Amino acid sequence: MKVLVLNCGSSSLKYRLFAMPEESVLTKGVIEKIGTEDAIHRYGTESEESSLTEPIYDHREALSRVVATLTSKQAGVISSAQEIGAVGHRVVHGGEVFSSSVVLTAEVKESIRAMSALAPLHNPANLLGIEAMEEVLPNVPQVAVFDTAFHQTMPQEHYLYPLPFVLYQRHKVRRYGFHGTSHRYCASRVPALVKHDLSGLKVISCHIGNGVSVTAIERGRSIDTSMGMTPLEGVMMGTRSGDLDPSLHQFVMEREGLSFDELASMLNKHSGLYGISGISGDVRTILEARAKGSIRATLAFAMYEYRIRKYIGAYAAAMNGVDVLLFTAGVGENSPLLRALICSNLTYLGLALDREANEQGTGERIISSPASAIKVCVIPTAEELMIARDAHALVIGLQRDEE
Ligand SMILES: Nc1ncnc2c1ncn2[C@@H]1O[C@H](COP(=O)(O)OP(=O)(O)O)[C@@H](O)[C@H]1O
Ligand SMILES: CC(=O)OP(=O)(O)O
Ligand SMILES: [Mg+2]
Repeated sequence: MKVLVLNCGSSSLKYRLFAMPEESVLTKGVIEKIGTEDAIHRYGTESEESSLTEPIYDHREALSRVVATLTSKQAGVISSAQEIGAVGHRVVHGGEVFSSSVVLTAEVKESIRAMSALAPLHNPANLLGIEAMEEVLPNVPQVAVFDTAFHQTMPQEHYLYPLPFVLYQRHKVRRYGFHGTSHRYCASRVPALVKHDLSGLKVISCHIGNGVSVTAIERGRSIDTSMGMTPLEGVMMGTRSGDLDPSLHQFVMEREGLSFDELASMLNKHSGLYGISGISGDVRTILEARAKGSIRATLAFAMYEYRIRKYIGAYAAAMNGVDVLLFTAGVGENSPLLRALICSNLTYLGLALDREANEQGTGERIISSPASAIKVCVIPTAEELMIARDAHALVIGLQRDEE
């Protein structure tokens, strides 16, 4: 079965077509700057990529381009859209309603819509992708895979905020956590790498991409994670602030004459590495500026490292120990410098890094020395593969039920 996986952001659309159950990637692509005259569509395989700049005004149009590309004579990998057996969507906020992936129905869509207020940057875009796909491929079953689902195992004393309890009862104000599909995938790779069952392991998983989250995983289950009710809480990120004193909001709004929407936009889009450096939220750009001696880029990166390391310490305390520390996503996989800085300050835990493995290795690997009390791993994330697996399994289940 061919499974199309979509990750719809507010202005971008990433996709990947898998052959399942073989798990081979037939093609992948990304459309950026949706809603403009010069949207960019890059697609192809690891070895061969094409790029096209053209006006694409909305997600529905972007998705028909995706289907047209998949079925086109030149670049096409399938002869017709009928070959797609399932579509899997990354949906960021599933609230308390979803603790695993589900086949999309009108009711599921209504729940995703209801959660939009809690993930305003993500859920509305995810819904656009779902509805556009319903139009483009009307008879193909679609599956939603939630970022929040993996964290539904957190105990109440970890997910509640110390606020009046009625806020939870009335409005479900609580911590949910995100990047669950990535943390779940990476945790699933640990046993093969460290030759030990997850049931006896305390794992700290650091997903460090544009968004950043750290998760404490005990016996394979998330017991705490740094993001909260929304993906703004926790460590410092590319453009998001992470943890703050809640009293600062009113103070800044009054002094700067900001509306609440303007403040929210500042905290989500103009803070983090970007806010401190004044240069960029992209770690590659920050590292280049730091190498050239930029004081603010150096400060931004030092804060970024420090705030991630504090959460690692907190989760070692939360689990009364840690056996495996893993790094994943764009920065976690590709910045030996960040990993080395974090690990050089965790020696009190008995952690010892293997410098060469950290700097020169590639792919899934252990980067701690054999003597280290904690295994440190790099695990390239595969959120799209997890979505394809869930979509495939659920749709096979549907077909069995119909027989
Ligand atoms: N070689 C590298 N060294 C350091 N950072 C990198 C490298 N490659 C990518 N990154 C960083 O990874 C981040 C993007 O991570 P990614 O997981 O792709 O994010 P998202 O999926 O949220 O868009 C960017 O900050 C980018 O600069
Ligand atoms: C939930 C979240 O922060 O996702 P991303 O890192 O893709 O922005
Ligand atoms: Mg990501």
